[in-house]
Amino acid sequence: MEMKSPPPCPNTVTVRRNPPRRARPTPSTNPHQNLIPPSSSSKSNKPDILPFPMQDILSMEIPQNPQPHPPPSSPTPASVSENLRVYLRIRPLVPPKTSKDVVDQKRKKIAWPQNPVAKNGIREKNTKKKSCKICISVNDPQSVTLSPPPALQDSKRIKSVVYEGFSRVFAADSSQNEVYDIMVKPLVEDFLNGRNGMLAALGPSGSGKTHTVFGTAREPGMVPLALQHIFKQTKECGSKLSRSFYISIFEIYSEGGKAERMLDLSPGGADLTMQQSTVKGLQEVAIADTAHAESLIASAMLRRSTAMTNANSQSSRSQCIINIHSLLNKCDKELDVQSNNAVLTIVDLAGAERERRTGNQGSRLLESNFINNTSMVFGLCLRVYMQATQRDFFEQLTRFNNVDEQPNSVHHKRHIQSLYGVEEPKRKKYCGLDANEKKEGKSTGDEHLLLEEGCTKVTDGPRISKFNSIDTAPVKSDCGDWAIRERNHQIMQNFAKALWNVLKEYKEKLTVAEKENGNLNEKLRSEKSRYIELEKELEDFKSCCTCSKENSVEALKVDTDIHAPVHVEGNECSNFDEAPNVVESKCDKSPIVCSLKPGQDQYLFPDVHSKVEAKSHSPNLKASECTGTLTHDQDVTGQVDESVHSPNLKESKCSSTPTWDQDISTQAEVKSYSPTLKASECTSSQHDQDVTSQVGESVHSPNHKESKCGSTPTRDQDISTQSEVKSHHSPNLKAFECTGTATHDQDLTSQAGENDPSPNLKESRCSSTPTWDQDISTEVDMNSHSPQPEASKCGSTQDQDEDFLTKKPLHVPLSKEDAAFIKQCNLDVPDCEIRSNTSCKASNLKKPKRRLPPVSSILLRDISALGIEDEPQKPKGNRGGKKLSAGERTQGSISLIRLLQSNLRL
Ligand SMILES: Nc1ncnc2c1ncn2[C@@H]1O[C@H](COP(=O)(O)OP(=O)(O)OP(=O)(O)O)[C@@H](O)[C@H]1O
Repeated sequence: MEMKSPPPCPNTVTVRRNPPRRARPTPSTNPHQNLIPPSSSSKSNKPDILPFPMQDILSMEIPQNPQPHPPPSSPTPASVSENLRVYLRIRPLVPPKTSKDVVDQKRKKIAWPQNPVAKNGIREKNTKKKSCKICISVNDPQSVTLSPPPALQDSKRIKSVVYEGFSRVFAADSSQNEVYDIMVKPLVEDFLNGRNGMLAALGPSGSGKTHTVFGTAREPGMVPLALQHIFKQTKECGSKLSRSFYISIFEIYSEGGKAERMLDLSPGGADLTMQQSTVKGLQEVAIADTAHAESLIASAMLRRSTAMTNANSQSSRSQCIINIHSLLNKCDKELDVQSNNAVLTIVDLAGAERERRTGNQGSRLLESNFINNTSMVFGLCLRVYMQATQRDFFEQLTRFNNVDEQPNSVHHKRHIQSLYGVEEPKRKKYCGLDANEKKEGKSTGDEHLLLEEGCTKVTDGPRISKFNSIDTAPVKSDCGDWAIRERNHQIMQNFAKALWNVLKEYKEKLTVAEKENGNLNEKLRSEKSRYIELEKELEDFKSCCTCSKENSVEALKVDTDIHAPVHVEGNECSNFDEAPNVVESKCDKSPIVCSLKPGQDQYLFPDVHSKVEAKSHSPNLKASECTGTLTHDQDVTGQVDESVHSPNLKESKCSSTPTWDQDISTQAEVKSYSPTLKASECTSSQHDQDVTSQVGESVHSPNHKESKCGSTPTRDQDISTQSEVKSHHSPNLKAFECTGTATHDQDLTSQAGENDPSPNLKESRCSSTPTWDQDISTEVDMNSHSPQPEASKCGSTQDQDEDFLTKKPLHVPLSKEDAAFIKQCNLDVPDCEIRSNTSCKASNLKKPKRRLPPVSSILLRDISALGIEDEPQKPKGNRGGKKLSAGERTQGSISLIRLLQSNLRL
């Protein structure tokens, strides 16, 4: 079986719903080609995240006013459902004024109440009547064209509009019979066949509804004609009619704008009430013939509420409903039993009014509002009925098109929106009819608009709808499909608009977010740079703090050396095995000390000197221990530490006035240990032995020391210090003594022998060995080959009290610079020895330099300052005698001083 494609829908137009798209760029020029995720071959690469195609989406143009789908072909009268038909009758122009018109005009003037503004308006309009002309024209039996009045033709607000789709359009010159034959006669025939029907006249006030429905004596309206037709068609059944007819007439009105009421207009009728959908109390009057029916209707019209308005001298103020009930008599057996009962309803609605034209005020205005609301509700009821039964012929038949321009004027839109605002809630209950509803609404609205705004001379006839509630016919499928497509199209279009707006908003938000992100990144970079700077500053600050701590420690140590020397020195010495390395370790830890100002060094080096003094004050040290081994050096360290704790040291450092004897003895003890310390530094056993031997020898050759110490009996303190320093800084001298290679030493020995009576000096002789730190090792080694005495060397640095830093470090082996400096200081040190020492102390080269205080210079200065010439010559031979007082100098010390001065050429 061959399937045939369905025939195309007639008069359909393909509408491009998708917006125009841009031409796709070629792959070579496509800027987004790199955004394509990598293929499986490049899985190793991390796929890029595709950016949101914002630009592409925003570049799409959504038609804001898309061309609506053309409605299907206008249904022909044959295709229109028999249930509902819409007719349009154009009221003829008002004929020239006659005497009756004058009377009417006078009646209008006395009409009450009247709006003075409206009266002026009427007066003005009356003056313009002559210039008015018909603004509605019949295009064909189903369409008309509304044109704006000449005064408004230049305005763009109102354009000519075509209304089409009517079941029939009756021109102004159409007669009552013509209207009846086309519009009502089919309805009456259906009624006579047992089908219910309704004829309703709608339209603005004064448009001729009442005239069409009831007519006049000369021009009977639809009701009389229908009655005539009914009784004419009714067969006689014997003496009686085959049917019985009953008529009921009532009105719905609102007295004074108050609550609506229903009044039975039949003779003897009363107010009616509504019980659900049934009007209770409505009487039906049996009518036997047409005359009887007409008399009843005439009497009812007399009772009907009418009033004079500026729009109509006899304006209907109520909705008048006439029901003609047909009842089949049993005598007529040919008729179907089911068609016994039928009702034909004819409704003359009150015309919609505009306050501006009617000039109603007060209660009349309220009544007008009621009428308008009733008309609107009636229209809604019809619409609901149509939608419920899916019979939208009323909509389908009422179509419009714009002749000159699309009816997209502001006024038109406003009117449509007002209609939709009322009907929207109910409209949502039904689908597929929106487009048609729009058209219907526009049609009705525009029709009203034009008729009310400038077409007062246009005689429009009432639209008469024939409504048959019995017969139902299926809706044509093409109309339903079209409505569904139209609705879907509208939905998609609205969705696209909403999506477009959302994307636009997101784009704006994204732009703002990107800006914020950029700002935050900038801040982050600045914070990072600042953090780096702060970190650098912190490191610098830490280093400064360390230095300052060192300095403060040193300063504190100097300032509070008496009270708390132990902690500082103990802590610093903890990393070292040897006490003499204390000063060295301090240099290691605080290389910045080397760069301190002389003023600071003056604080530092005295402290060092004090420490050394403290070591020398250790009472545990014995001269015999000078021959100790390396292990003994460790003990020395501990002893030195202990000596640091010795309160005697504090006293000696603080007061600097220890008894001469004590100083001498302690110095001698410490000095005896110094070689051992030096040996430990050198880490050379052979060297240590040599040194030890030298020390041992020095222990047994105290003459030199003895003579030196004995030469300063008058200034114990100075002597003790100077002797220490001398011994510290002139190890070559001691070494010279040990080796006995200098004649000058022999002199010293002899001089020292003269000082033998002094026991203290004997002890001090034992201290002829180097007592000072690493410097001793260096200087001893260096000066062991030097024939020059230490005093001569230091004599050149007598006045260099502030050149502490320029002096060679205590423990660091001589470098080239040091050697050069020593040479400058008239130190005749062989280069080879310097090299050997350098190699011996190679491991210490990296250590920062720490220089000794120019004790020698101090010593030399003090020695030079000694006024031994003024000292009286004390008699000899008091060795075993009484002790010298602190301020006295022994003859030996004076001799020693003189000897030193002579040797040092002071
Ligand atoms: N087709 C017509 N031919 C001649 N005169 C007409 C025609 N239609 C209406 N008229 C006249 O127009 C005037 C107003 O008509 P009518 O009272 O029927 O209007 P209406 O629509 O009923 O007004 P309302 O709603 O206020 O009752 C009447 O004087 C009537 O005679």
